[in-house]
Amino acid sequence: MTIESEIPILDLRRSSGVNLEEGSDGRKEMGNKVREAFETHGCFLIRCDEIPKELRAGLFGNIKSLFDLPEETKKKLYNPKPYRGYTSKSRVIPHSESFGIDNSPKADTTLEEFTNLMWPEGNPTFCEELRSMTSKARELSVLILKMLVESLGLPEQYKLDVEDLNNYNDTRVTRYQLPPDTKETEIALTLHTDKGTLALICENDVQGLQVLSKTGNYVDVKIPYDGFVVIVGDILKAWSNGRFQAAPHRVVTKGDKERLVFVLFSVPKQNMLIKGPSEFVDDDHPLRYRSFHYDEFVDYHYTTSTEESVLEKFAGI
Ligand SMILES: O=C(O)CCC(=O)C(=O)O
Ligand SMILES: [Fe+2]
Repeated sequence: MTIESEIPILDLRRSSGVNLEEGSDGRKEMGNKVREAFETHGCFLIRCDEIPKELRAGLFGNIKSLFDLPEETKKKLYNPKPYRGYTSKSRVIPHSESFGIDNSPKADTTLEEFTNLMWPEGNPTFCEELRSMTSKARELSVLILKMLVESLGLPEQYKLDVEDLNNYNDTRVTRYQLPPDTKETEIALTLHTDKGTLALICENDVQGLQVLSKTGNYVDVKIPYDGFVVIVGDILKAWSNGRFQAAPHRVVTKGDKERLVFVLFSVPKQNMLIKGPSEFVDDDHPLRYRSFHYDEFVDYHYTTSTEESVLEKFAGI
């Protein structure tokens, strides 16, 4: 096991004097760090001002209450789309249960519909916590992608492109089972890459995420209490013609405290053709992927249930 400090920590806190205003030196410097981390590791950790302690404590307390609801209630969140809705002990995640809640940046009504479905009398506090966390994570993912475009020196028009790459959000909350008495550890989520553009993950105080480094070592990820881990998904890898790494990761549980996570996946706009800037392609970097649509890619992944090099198999040239 290598040391976790291999994964860079980027401090975005205004309270530590960081200025991320457009055009500022601070923003340029941060953009370069984001780019380097995506090129080298496919992920990084951030610390930010956006998650007050109370929000985090309240959110994870309510996520626990959510998973403690009766199974029949939880099953009410049904969604025919792959990996959405309520899933429990499925083929992909045998040792966890999870809610995939679709919500678009324009309207957060789905979060209210969700909490009303789980608690017919309503749960406005939890709804507000989910909404707040989702919108903070969304703003951060847009900022990260914009800083990336600036750091790459790409024309301004690509800022619209990254907005489309980050058009739709899937909020996911997951509870992992504890390892059985007979075992000390359990692989609760098998090694995979995320299929969307970016994932921002925050955890309760129970660790378990591991990223597979380029050198083939599993690196424990300790997500800062006031931040997220940001992971590049296959869509951003394809858009960058393979310049950014989609970090393979898994979850291993141990000990006697349950791991809970909140994840925000950013997903491309429906019908957006994933076709990266021509600036990424030259004689030394020939085009690696054909253009494609996100939904087709997710369907391919779901129906083939393949996890290894899925982007290469689906769209590789
Ligand atoms: O629990 C975690 O930290 C990782 C979750 C994850 O990788 C996923 O939901 O795709
Ligand atoms: Fe993941």
